[in-house]
Amino acid sequence: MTIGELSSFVFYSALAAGAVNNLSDNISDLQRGLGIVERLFEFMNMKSSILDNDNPIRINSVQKGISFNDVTFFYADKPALNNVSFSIEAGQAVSIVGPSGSGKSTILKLLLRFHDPSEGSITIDGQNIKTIALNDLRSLFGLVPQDHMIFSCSIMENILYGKPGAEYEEVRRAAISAYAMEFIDKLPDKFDTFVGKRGLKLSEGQKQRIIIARAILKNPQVLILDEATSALDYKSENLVQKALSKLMQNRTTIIITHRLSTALKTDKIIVINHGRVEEVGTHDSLMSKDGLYAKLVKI
Ligand SMILES: Nc1ncnc2c1ncn2[C@@H]1O[C@H](COP(=O)(O)OP(=O)(O)OP(=O)(O)O)[C@@H](O)[C@H]1O
Repeated sequence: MTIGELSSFVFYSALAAGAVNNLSDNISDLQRGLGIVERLFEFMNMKSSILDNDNPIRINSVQKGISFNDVTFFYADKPALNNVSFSIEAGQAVSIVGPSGSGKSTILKLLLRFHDPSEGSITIDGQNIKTIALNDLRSLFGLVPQDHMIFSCSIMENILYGKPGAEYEEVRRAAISAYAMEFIDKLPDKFDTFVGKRGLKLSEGQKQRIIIARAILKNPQVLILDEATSALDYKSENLVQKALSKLMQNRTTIIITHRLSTALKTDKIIVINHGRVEEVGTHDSLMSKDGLYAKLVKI
């Protein structure tokens, strides 16, 4: 072998070794990718047990109200709600209060048809929600959840999630109503500021106001608030409360709350305990009854 042949051999064998090495890396990436795709397809092919009837009723508003009629519900075989009955008139604000694990979130899950009652029925304007088109039913509600759903994207996209395709001016008005514009205006990229996991860290109060702006943009028939227990500083709390009051105006509202100040402002308080409706009334009537609500208030 000449020196020239030897050096070409060494050079090409190094290239070949590198390529083979890359190939094995790529094959293992490919295998991992295929595994993930398989899981994605499995997920996409899952059938929900909650489906539309053959001829579902179409609705786009709540005219009279919502009623739970003797609703009983089991998770697997664990009872969560037992003969729950109450009604909410259109336009009313209602608080649901009760100890942890009493069944408050389950009530909301049944109302949004994430599960169907094991017994009894839930009606909107007298129609069993099982007969209403699922999309129409869920479109009636705007949810302000306890765990702030802020996505890893811009503030604009986070608010637009409430009404995809809304005009810039509409989004700006929603942000103003939610008292969010004052901090958005101070950011270098304003609405285009990237937030979430790898973006700007927002304070709890700021996140809440973005979520309220999202709900204002959606302008839902029924607002569902799952109030967070975490304490905000006085200024943020004040702004969040003001934004929420605006959102609740003239709107059917259901609030899961732990705050007396919120319950006080609502037309009706439903007290849930061990999956049953223990008391229903206004703050004053429940205080004079001196039952569970009065006890929770004292605590
Ligand atoms: N997915 C589930 N599977 C099984 N049991 C559940 C499930 N979700 C809730 N539960 C149980 O159902 C009961 C009612 O729970 P729910 O979440 O409705 O209570 P809650 O009043 O909203 O509580 P909290 O105030 O702590 O949020 C509890 O005993 C809970 O452990």
